[in-house]
Amino acid sequence: MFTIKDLVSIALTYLAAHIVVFCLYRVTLHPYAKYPGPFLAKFTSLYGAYHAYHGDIHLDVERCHKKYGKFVRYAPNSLLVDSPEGFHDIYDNLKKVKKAKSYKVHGQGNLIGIQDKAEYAWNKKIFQQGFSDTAIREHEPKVIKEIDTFIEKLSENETPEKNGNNWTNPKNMALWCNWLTTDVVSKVVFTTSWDLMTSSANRGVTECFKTIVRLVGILHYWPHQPTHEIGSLILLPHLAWSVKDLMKYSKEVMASSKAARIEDPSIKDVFGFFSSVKDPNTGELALTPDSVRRNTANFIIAGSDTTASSIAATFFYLSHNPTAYAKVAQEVRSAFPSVASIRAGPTLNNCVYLRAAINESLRMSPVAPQPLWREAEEGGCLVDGELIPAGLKVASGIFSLHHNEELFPDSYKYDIERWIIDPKKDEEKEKERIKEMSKSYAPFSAGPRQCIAKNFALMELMLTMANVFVRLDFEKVGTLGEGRKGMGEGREREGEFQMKSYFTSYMEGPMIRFKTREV
Ligand code: HEM
Repeated sequence: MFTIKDLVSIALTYLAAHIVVFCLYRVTLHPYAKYPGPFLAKFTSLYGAYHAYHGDIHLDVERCHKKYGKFVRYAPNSLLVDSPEGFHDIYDNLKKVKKAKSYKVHGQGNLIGIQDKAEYAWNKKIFQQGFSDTAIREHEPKVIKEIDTFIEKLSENETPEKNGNNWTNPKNMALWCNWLTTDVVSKVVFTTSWDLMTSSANRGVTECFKTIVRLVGILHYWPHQPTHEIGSLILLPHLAWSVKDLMKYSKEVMASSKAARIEDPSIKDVFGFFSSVKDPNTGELALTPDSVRRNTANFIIAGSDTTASSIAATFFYLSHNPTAYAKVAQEVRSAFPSVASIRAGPTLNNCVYLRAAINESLRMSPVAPQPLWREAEEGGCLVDGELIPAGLKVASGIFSLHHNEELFPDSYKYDIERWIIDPKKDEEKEKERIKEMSKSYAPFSAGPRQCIAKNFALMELMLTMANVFVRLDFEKVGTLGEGRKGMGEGREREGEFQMKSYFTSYMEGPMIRFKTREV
């Protein structure tokens, strides 16, 4: 007869044997056993979770490639590949590759997380209409109105007695850009917004979004996906609160959007479109109210911190690089004789230095710096010559791709000229060089699952910076956001904007002061 003590010791022995066999399998017979990588990562995805928690995963991925080479096993079932060929094999290939199961952490029914291809194709057809060229043209006046408020607020001089020469007091651009882009995207999606630029009452929204993307970034590495919700409540309660707050914020803004639409039925916005779009096959509403709610909330998060970090990075790098600043200023100010003339269109598109400055800022500081995990379909897929077996994960880090020295020589240097045709060189060769380089430039990712709102985001970025240059001068104050000695591996390069790599990136600063120009 077994005693309870015997039963417990049998159970513990069984468990220990199971763990030993499991670990031995992972380092011997597992298909990824042949690839090098950090020791802990061979056994558990918590290695990646640790770096996602600390927001330094982009630097760790880069460090791992330097140490272990092109292929790195970053979790038991996850392989990183650092080459342009590998990047395109993964992200251009919707036949053999799909989003990894870990995308479920973005929430049921969210476009970004849909794995099934037929379901994705059906949803994308609907959602991309919200950001089609026609829709973008309709959004433009709302964007411009918010940019006007942004410029007004940046021009405010709260302490004129302290600031000589008409310079304003310094503004923390990470915050101001977040308030701008959250106001823009909520106006475009819901017609109403939290008015973050003009009122401090709801600025908690930005902290909530930041916490959500941090949580999501960590949960992509949760070892047992079905338990991620309960696990995060137990182990990460200081981050998990954000989910409840997000629901609260999105319900509030949706309610006021509905009220506005009742008052004025002619209102056109993305939410109204999603709520009323019909399935062409059945004539029924295409999206359930729950799907509309989840996706519109997701669009606000996806569209705010990404664009905010991109604008903040552009402020950072232009304020640190006077020659680039002067070229952009000269170009934009001669292209647009008045504020009213700043519109999306050929004149804005022809501002090649402005576009180069934005490109280079997004190259240095890509806003999706975590590996975007994909999973091989049945039959597996080839990535840079290596066979990825079905069900296993594979990804490339955009930060590492953008710092490939062969493609982007002197890759930590902010150099807008790399995007411009050098008149002293052969024009055709220069065009070819830029074309080749652009293939490895992917701040919006690449292929069929790249950013759905890329053109909208670029319009917002170009319009914002064009307005800033026409209406203001700006310069940096202090060093907030900059790399410096003692900040740790990968964070010591002066002149480089430091970011926290959550699912999307978060920055601090730069502190910028402004002077109004006569236009
Ligand atoms: C500079 C600004 C932006 C950047 C750099 C950016 C970047 C990205 C990237 C890299 C992805 C791929 C994510 C993945 O594979 O997991 C993505 C997807 C997405 N983005 Fe953006 N984004 C920006 C702005 C926006 C805006 C303004 C919106 C909406 C208002 C938006 C909505 C989305 C959505 C819905 C997806 C999911 C698409 C899918 O899974 O097919 N993004 N974005």
